[in-house]
Amino acid sequence: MELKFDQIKKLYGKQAALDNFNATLSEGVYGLLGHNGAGKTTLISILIGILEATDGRILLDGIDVKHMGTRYLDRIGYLPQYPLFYKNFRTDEFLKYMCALKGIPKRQVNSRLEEVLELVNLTDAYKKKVGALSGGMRQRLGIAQAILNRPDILVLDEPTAGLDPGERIRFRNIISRLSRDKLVLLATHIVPDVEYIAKEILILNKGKLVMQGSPEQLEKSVEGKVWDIIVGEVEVEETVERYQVRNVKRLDREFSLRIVSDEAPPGRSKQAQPSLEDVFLSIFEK
Ligand SMILES: Nc1ncnc2c1ncn2[C@@H]1O[C@H](COP(=O)(O)OP(=O)(O)OP(=O)(O)O)[C@@H](O)[C@H]1O
Repeated sequence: MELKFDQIKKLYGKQAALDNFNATLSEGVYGLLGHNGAGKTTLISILIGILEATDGRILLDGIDVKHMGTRYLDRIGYLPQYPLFYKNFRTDEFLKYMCALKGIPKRQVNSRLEEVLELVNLTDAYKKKVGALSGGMRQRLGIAQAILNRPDILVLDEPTAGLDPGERIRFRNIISRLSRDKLVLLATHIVPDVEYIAKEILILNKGKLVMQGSPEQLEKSVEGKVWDIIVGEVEVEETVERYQVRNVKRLDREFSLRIVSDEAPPGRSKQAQPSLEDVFLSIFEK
């Protein structure tokens, strides 16, 4: 499978929310990283067909998706940024309702429910009211409805917002498992959400794709520029003003700061192993 964004542009009035976005994706997890307002939801809305691009095309295996109609939509699963659930529905009722909306034949409904609930570890919540599910369980139910139609493109918009660390890890594992035979596009501004599971990361800034590559390739871009330095209390503020500081940790009497800088900062500094957070910082704090 090949999904190609070809010169996608979206204007809201005169403001470009997306500016000539080009990318070619296939199976696996893609992390779409960017701060609030970077253009992630706009891109996703165009991808799933609820918003029209001002210019450009999306091609699936070489065919403009505009000409594919429901044949294209049938291949997509989508979890919105703020999913709204009918809290009085039971889990099974909600999923049956979603099956009806997606046009899944009645005779397949029960087996599909079983299949998706197992994939998201919610089999035990089959008869629970949606309103009684925890935040994490509800997000997993969101994934379950998105994969009912067995999509080969799964689109998730900020799926881990509000989840506790345990649920975040569980969520990541589910996504990783699902991506074996699917393209998963996961939009987020939280780096660890995609750091360990994404095959590739696409970094969006002000509507522009500023970087694309595997986490390792991206980390290479800041190799030799990441430093750990130790400073005294009086120097902390000055260092924060002067450098891109990612982290400040209090030691006994001093402070350890993580810095991204082309040159070695003065004082007691040593080079550190770059991470994706450092890449993110180097792009956005310029
Ligand atoms: N309907 C709209 N009308 C005008 N401007 C809009 C509209 N929707 C989005 N924008 C603007 O387009 C830009 C991109 O917004 P978008 O929601 O795509 O970003 P995002 O990366 O998804 O951010 P967030 O995580 O906050 O949703 C922002 O500057 C936003 O203010």
